[in-house]
Amino acid sequence: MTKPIWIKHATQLATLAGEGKGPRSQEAMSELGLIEDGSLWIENGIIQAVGTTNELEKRYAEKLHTADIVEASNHLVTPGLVDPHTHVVYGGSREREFEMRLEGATYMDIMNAGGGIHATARMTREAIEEELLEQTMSRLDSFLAHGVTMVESKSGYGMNLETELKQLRVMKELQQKHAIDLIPTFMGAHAVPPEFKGKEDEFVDYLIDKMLPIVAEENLAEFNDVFCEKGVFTPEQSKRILEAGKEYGLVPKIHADEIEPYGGAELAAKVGAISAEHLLKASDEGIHAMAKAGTIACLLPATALYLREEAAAGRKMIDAGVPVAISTDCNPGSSPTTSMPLVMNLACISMRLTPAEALTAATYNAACAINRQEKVGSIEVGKQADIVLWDVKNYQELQYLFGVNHVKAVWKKGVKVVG
Ligand SMILES: N=CN[C@@H](CCC(=O)O)C(=O)O
Ligand SMILES: [Zn+2]
Repeated sequence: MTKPIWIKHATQLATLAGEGKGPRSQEAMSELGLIEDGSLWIENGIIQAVGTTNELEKRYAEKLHTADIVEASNHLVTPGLVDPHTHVVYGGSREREFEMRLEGATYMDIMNAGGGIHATARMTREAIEEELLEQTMSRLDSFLAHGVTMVESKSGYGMNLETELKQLRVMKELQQKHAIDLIPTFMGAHAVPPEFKGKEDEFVDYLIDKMLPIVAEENLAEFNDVFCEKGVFTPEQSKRILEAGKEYGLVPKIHADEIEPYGGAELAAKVGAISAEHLLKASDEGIHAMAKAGTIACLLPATALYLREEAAAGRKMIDAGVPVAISTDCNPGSSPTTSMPLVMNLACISMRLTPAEALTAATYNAACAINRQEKVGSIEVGKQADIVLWDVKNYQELQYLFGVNHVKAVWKKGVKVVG
């Protein structure tokens, strides 16, 4: 039996507690459930009580001496950050492409010449499971150090059965080996592999007939994602793949309208995707369709910055009623970062989210984008004790002092893993 943990005198405790079970939109994204001089009690990895220090002191008067006490004055306490969109399991590295883009090549130029996703696919096909495991472990350590306690993870650097399964099995193993919760997504439709060049529809058939059934049978993924983009998968092909995944219980997600407007946001609403990702070039019709369907916009401002593109219209989407989540998009090409705090800063600076909206987008709404809002994303009684102690006094300061890691300590399921 581990000792209870009592975090007390937090200058500000942002609980993110709120009404309802779905993602938050519009004004609800600004309601952080703030408690001044806040306090929480953790036992057996679960949050048992939340309130002011005074309230919890009285309530636990008889047990206070049994607890590990964390003095949080002059600090902010929040739920663990959730990253709902990553490609964190991969082999190799692509720093040369960074230089090529600075010299003028575009993301699609590089990919069409056999680099980009194809380059990582070659290196991931070659890597043995142990290498992938080890490299991903160190990325997950870095996520944890930045206050991230749950990470969605996509396959998609195999685009053949063997390597897709290898990536997904590595994710499964990491769930046992690393403190971070990893939520797996199948993304066999990340690009058309060279062996199917010119035979795109045959690749879609192969994915549907040969890959999906095994991924489902081995219970290796919860979501099914597609790169719906001009020159990659058309909306029609994407729809086929996502509808087929639904037959196996895989929830659709879509990389939509990243490089060009292509009807991806509209498709996300139509197929009942839980989220649409990127959306830099989403149309007004697409944004309204998403608002109507309740599709979460998972926005990736670090990717836009890294590709030197204008960020998605986050402000406009929130005003239109779309629930917004944010993510690092951690991948070796367009966003090699694990810093969700930086992504929150960028959400404010380049997408004009308010600091409160950015925090909601990185916690509660991010949890909704991977169906985990009943477990994490807010500090409420009965939820998993994934908690971050920040060396700032309030949530505004967290966004204001940008590009710096303010994490002082992190608890994962009630166990201190950082600090
Ligand atoms: N845009 C498509 N897929 C990834 C990038 C993958 C890569 O470049 O390796 C993304 O979400 O940014
Ligand atoms: Zn992605």
